[in-house]
Amino acid sequence: MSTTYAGLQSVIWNDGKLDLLDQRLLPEEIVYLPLTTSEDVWEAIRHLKVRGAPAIGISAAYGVVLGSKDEQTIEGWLEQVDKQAEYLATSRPTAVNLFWALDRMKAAAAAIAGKGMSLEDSKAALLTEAIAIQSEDEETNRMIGEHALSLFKNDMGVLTHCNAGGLATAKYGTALAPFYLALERGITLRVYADETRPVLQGARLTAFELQQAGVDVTLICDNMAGMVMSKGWVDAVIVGTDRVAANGDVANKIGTYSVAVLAKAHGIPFYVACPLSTIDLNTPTGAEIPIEERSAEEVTEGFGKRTAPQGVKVFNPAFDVTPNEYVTAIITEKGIVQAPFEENLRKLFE
Ligand SMILES: CSC[C@@H](O)[C@@H](O)C(=O)COP(=O)(O)O
Repeated sequence: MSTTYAGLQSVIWNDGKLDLLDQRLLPEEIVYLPLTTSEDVWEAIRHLKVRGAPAIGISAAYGVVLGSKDEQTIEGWLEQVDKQAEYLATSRPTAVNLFWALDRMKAAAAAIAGKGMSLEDSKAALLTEAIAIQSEDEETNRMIGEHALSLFKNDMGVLTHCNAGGLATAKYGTALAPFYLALERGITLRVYADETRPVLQGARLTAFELQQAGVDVTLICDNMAGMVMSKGWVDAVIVGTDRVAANGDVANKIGTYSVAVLAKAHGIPFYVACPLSTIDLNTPTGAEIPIEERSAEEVTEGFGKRTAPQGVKVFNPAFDVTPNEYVTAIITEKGIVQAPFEENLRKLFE
């Protein structure tokens, strides 16, 4: 596909180090952090310097490369790859892409070690695997965008929550991919971006990357979504996800469930866009998806200004689960899946 997409790349492998766009500083500052250890990568994932399910997985894959690069024997290297993968898996719990990428790196290392290659060649082959995870994500997202765009028509209003854009992935994003393709094809879509409390991925990242690209985007506070829908301005909702359970329940950024309920109340389709690597057939329902809880400070003094009384009790889950009955369709690189989800999601992996 010829593409004019020119968004910032969030993860760049650069000659033995990982240059990571610090997403906490956006949109005001564009700073790439040079990461050289798996500890750096762990810390970057935990503290949201890199975030978004696919970008977390890609970064962790490079983290395994960094964490095992100094081993001096094949046996030691293989052991270290497993150790580093286990360690990086503790950085965040909800996005299954993290565990998917780490499992893929472990399997790749085991296969490489079985080939009897030199240590240096083995390390290079593992790096190639991490690079493949990143470049496949780019192609996957382009295909997700194509499928998603088939659901949209010129002049439609589409609401999104959090950031499932180029910044959250290798390129294009999942939920935002159709907006970039629409732009290239002269299709006008009006995007409403929820600001996404408490860390404002919608305001800081989605509004930023869509505006940079020239997409018609309007920023709204989360609590305005119902009003905007009631005015008839929203024809569809599209969001990304951190994990889809086998029954089609979907975990995504906190607030997604409320948007889904509002969409249903207004008769608006609610679409979820994700790669197959986000679908976790080993998790039967949304009730088994581990939901990360983050620090109270994100709510009480986000961005350095105290906005709540000292000592107040705070509940700060980073994600919620939208039950499958609210999901109109799940859009993947292999096509669009509708209910019955249990059966149809399985078919994607056949
Ligand atoms: C393509 S990204 C999909 C999801 O990871 C995204 O919607 C999301 O909820 C990100 O949460 P974050 O806490 O910013 O990592």
